[in-house]
Amino acid sequence: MSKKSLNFKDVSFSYTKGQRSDSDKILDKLSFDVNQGEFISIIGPSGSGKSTLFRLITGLEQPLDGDILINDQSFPNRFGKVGYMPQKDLLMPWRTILANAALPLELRGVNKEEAYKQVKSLLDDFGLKGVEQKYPGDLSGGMRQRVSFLRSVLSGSNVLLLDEPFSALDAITRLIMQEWLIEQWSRWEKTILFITHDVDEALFLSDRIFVFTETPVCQLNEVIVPLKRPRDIRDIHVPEVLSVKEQLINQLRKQVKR
Ligand SMILES: Nc1ncnc2c1ncn2[C@@H]1O[C@H](COP(=O)(O)OP(=O)(O)OP(=O)(O)O)[C@@H](O)[C@H]1O
Repeated sequence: MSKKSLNFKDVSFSYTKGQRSDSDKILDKLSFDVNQGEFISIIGPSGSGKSTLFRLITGLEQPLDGDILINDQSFPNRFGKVGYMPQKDLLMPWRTILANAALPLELRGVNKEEAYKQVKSLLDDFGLKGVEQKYPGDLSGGMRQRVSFLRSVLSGSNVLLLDEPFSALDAITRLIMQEWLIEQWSRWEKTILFITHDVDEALFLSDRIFVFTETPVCQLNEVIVPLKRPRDIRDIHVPEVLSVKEQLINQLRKQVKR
């Protein structure tokens, strides 16, 4: 049996504490699991609970009921147990790229000299060689997202949560970043959960796609992407994938109409 990186067991959640009604629930007894090394995309309409799912995994929110396991372990406090990359890069404009990238290591108690040494050894792999003394404002959107991804890798976790990381990028940079991300994912052997609104992006990147089709979410509709790896962006136009794409769009349409 393959190892699980993430496991939700009957998880319920509502932002309304105290007097609750079932209609406030965002998740209702949701169960699913993610295998070690999988690439999962999550799609669903705005407000369906995708970011809430990430807030629960990172420990920013606690479930009302149920259990969340990371690498088969349940933690009273999940802070720092997974890497997180937000939509906006959140780089500090006054810190150099080196100092920004080293932040998660310093937060974990690694001394500055050692943290800088570790970051420097990775700059080449992340396509950041030569920019370490620059500031975020000097870099393109794609480069800033590479720094942000490096930061999430340096969290030390095998589980990375990426919340629409490429949504602000132009189409060409986005494509380059998608190919780059796949390369990094296989090189570092991470488990990735990736929120996106873009069906083509989800099909190109993922092993499985979770579709949020109802609120509260009580089960995830799951689609397996019928493509082997390595992939080429043109592969998403083969008939098997186009039929999965139509299925996905129909599911999303139904939800938006409700
Ligand atoms: N901190 C909060 N307090 C109260 N309600 C919240 C909070 N954050 C989100 N919500 C509500 O929870 C529901 C799910 O929101 P969430 O942000 O998880 O959706 P989403 O699928 O990530 O949306 P989007 O695609 O627009 O980012 C929405 O109705 C939202 O208004």
